[in-house]
Amino acid sequence: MKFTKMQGIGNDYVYINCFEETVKDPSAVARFVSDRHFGIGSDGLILIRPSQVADCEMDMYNLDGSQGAMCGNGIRCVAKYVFDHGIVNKTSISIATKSGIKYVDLTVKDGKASLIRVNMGSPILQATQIPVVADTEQVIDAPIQVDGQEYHYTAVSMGNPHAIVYVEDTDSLDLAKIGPSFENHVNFPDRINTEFVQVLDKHTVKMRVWERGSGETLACGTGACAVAVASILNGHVSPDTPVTVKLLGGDLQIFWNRSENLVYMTGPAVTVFDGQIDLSFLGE
Ligand SMILES: N[C@@H](CCC[C@H](N)C(=O)O)C(=O)O
Repeated sequence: MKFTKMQGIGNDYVYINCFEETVKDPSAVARFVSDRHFGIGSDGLILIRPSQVADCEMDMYNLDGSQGAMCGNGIRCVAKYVFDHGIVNKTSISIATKSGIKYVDLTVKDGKASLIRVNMGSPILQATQIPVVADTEQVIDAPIQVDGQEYHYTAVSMGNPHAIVYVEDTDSLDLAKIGPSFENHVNFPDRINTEFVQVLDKHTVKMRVWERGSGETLACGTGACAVAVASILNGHVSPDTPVTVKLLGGDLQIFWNRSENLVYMTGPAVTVFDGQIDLSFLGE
């Protein structure tokens, strides 16, 4: 099976062009290819499929084989893939996802897509829709007990669920310990992605993420959008200008247009290498 490894600020996935290839069991393929020792090495698997309703479809799977409804870093790479491979010959592209159709604009350099802006849609703040268990309609700066310690979190869905926790210093966190405790907390019936955020100034925040189904990754695009929304709701950053979100793998620019109630994410997408792998032992 042919594949392409791509990354968006270090959040790396194995991409399979399902205009040409067929994947029978994406969860099993995701678990195998993601393994950094026995597989290709990635945070998960993304299938690029034909779509009846958009220019193409993104179907994403985490490292543990679970399906994600949206992937911010992944969707920039999907847009780059379909443009660079001549599958879609325009710089404004629509991509169907499990959380609806997203619209993407590309900047082209030397014939290849480079900087990519995605209309990520409207943030979801209703606790029942995220979903989080809460006795209020929205969860903004609410207390939560995790591993016997009290934290405060804000809950936002960008098509997938995020808990945003503000901390003094992201560098000193033991994410491998607290990440799984947030992910599997009883308040989060579908598990959750958790962003730990340090506010740097009125326009800039720094974050580390523990992703549902993949563990700590170098970046999360939907997470960065959720962090920008939460940071505005909590009064940490200016609501009128884009927020620079600094992640371990690089920066994303996020703008929540409050009059449209739409979140825009701008960042790069990079092809790492193409390859071919024998997955016949998985029945593929
Ligand atoms: N890394 C992604 C999000 C991937 C899905 C997430 N782990 C989930 O299960 O919701 C991004 O860039 O948004």
